[in-house]
Amino acid sequence: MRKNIIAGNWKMNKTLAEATQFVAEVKNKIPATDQVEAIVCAPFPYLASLVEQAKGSNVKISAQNMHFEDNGAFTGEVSPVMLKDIGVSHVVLGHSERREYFAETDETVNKKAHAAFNHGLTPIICVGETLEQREANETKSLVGEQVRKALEGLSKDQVTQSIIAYEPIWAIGTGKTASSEDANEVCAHIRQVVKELTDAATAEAVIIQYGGSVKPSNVDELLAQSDIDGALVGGASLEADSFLQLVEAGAK
Ligand SMILES: O=C(CO)COP(=O)(O)O
Repeated sequence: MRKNIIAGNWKMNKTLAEATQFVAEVKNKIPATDQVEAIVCAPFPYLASLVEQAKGSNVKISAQNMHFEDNGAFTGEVSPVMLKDIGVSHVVLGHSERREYFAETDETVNKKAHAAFNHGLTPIICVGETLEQREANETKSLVGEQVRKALEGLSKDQVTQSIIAYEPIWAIGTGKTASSEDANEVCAHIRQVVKELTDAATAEAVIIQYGGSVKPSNVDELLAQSDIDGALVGGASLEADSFLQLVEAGAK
């Protein structure tokens, strides 16, 4: 049985004091079971100190983005080498907000996925459709294409280790969740695409999260679905209590 991975994506929120307080509150309360993994995706300036703070606990620390190059003249960017150097384990790639506001494309997501593996970071690769695309019945073809492009050229081993997050854009921060059946249908389609790209064992192993207005009141139903293996959570991951409830749901 696949485990659940609950990742809290704080986006551009919290002061250092608030970030530190959060990790202090949650780090000894993560259920000690292999069934669940807890990840905090924090803003760049806090990563190094949160990694130190989380040492010896079951909380992993992730970045929310990175550049694909190791170093160079890319003012304002952060490289995979830097993230690895400070002990970050995961990196969110291709979040819809990066795609919409910062010109992220399937091609750069793919370059970043390769760069992540080249430096021992685990990518959390985000895909998802807009409301217009859903209404035009394009969800599966669009999401399938995003997955194909993001994973292009990765080995089966690397695909197995990747985390894919299905986040319908219309459900992000809107309070609208995809019904658990609809979310599961798209996650199952993603698994099918992974199978076509690799093989049945890889598709069976890959972790596929759902994201979009996940909260303690709807997480159980989502995680009960056959192809949903955790959640990428924005708003409801900002409070320690609520994050812990989500992680506990993942441990069931
Ligand atoms: O974008 C998201 C996580 O990456 C989802 O955000 P919300 O949980 O706030 O809808």
